[in-house]
Amino acid sequence: MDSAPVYTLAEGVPCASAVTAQHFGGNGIKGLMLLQDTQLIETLAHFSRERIPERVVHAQAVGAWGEFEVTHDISDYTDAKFLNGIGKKSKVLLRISTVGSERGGSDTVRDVRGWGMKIFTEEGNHDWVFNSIPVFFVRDPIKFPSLNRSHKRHPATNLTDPSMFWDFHNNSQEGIHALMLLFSDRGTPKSVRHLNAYSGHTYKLTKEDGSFYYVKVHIKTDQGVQNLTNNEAVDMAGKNPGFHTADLRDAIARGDYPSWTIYFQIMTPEQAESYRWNIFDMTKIWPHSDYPLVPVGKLTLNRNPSNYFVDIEQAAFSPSNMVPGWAPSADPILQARMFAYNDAARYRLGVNYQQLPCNRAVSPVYCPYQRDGFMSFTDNYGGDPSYVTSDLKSVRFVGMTGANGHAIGGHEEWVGEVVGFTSCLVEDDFAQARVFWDVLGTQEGQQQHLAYNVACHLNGAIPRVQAKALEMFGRVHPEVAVMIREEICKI
Ligand code: HEM
Repeated sequence: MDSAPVYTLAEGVPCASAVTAQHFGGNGIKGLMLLQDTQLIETLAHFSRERIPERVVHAQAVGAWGEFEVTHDISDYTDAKFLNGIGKKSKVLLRISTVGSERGGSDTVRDVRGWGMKIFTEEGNHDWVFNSIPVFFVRDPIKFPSLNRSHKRHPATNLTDPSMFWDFHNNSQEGIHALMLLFSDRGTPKSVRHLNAYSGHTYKLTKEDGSFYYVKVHIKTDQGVQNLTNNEAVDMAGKNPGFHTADLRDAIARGDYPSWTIYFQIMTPEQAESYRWNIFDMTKIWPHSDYPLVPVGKLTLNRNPSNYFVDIEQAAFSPSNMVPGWAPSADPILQARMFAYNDAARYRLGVNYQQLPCNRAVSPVYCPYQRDGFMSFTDNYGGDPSYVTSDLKSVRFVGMTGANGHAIGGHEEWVGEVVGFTSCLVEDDFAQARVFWDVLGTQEGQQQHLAYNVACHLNGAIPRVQAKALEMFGRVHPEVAVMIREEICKI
């Protein structure tokens, strides 16, 4: 079979057998092996390193590729390009998880299902990291680690522990709505094709003119919500722990692509101020009777991962991945999450995790101020300046500053204003340098030394860089620049 791949070691060297090890002392079973047996050593060494840290929550999952399609015009609310243009499609990676179990846990256990969805847009990656219930157990982010530990294993017994579970919830009763959803049959979905997902959080839809709307996202299954009973779920957990994984995989493989309809609930800032529920409290929904569902688009899953580890285990989702036209609200849980996910990904996958194929943006990425680090797979920006504000290579800056969605007036005072800030250079920034120059003037030859020392170094710079440096020294005192220039001329 000519088309069969030639077996090699990891650095490409062909090897005649994958099952032969070098034994000392001729044929026959003897256990003395050789350090020179690269194949054996590499095979054993790689095996010991096959595991990466599993996610501290949401470790067990199933995932697939698909597409998001805009079906309705919502251009009045947001400029986000992936949400504009009926018929527009964006590639999607979706990972649906249980929360509490370790990797390998049964698919049908009673739990919330996580919904990690990466939308590969023309403006960069946009992630929706949602849950299968519309409210959450806590509204204070500091409680999140405790919430999860109470659902996981007892530190002494290493068993899940109902006392621990209920002890936490008894003392955090703000989560009662979430708790009741969890203990309804929605806590044991029939399959991942039959569940809904919700942003839970309030986000912002923003426009370039500075206007914005608050939004909650609802993702509703077109297969219909279907659940298992408690007994069915327990039974299935024993019989077929990978039930949901197989169900999704099989459905996609036979072309029965599952789909979901995406809706927004939309609220104006003025409405938020007088609404009976605090819109930043994640334990509360907005009843549909107050804010009806506005149809937006459709999600379809149509491709199984060709390799689970590469596509799903290495995927990294974060609520902080958001494109222009979308912004965070002042929900404290969301604010905490904006830090936690990228931090987790750096720990779990390494600092260059955004370069992995499953996470890599389809739009151009130019981020030369984040470079090097373990496992850089790109050209690492070649010789482009690694520092900001360089004249040596021009970079175009577009879009809003870091205060995306926070830039305007009255309502922000109600929330608490956030602004994007970069300090400006003022004349006073040169005052202390000028005093230092004067101090040097009181010490024999010291101003001259400084001018000479600068000249020796600056002389090596290209002319336009030299000119700008001299201009800067001139702002300390014109004579500094004059003296340096004279010294350069002498070199
Ligand atoms: C303060 C609150 C929260 C914190 C600190 C937090 C933190 C985390 C962390 C550290 C992970 C693992 C990430 C990784 O290793 O890649 C994770 C996963 C996840 N979280 Fe949260 N979380 C919080 C609340 C929530 C809420 C409210 C939701 C849903 C609305 C949610 C949905 C998810 C999902 C879906 C995943 C799995 C993502 C994936 O498939 O990789 N989390 N969370």
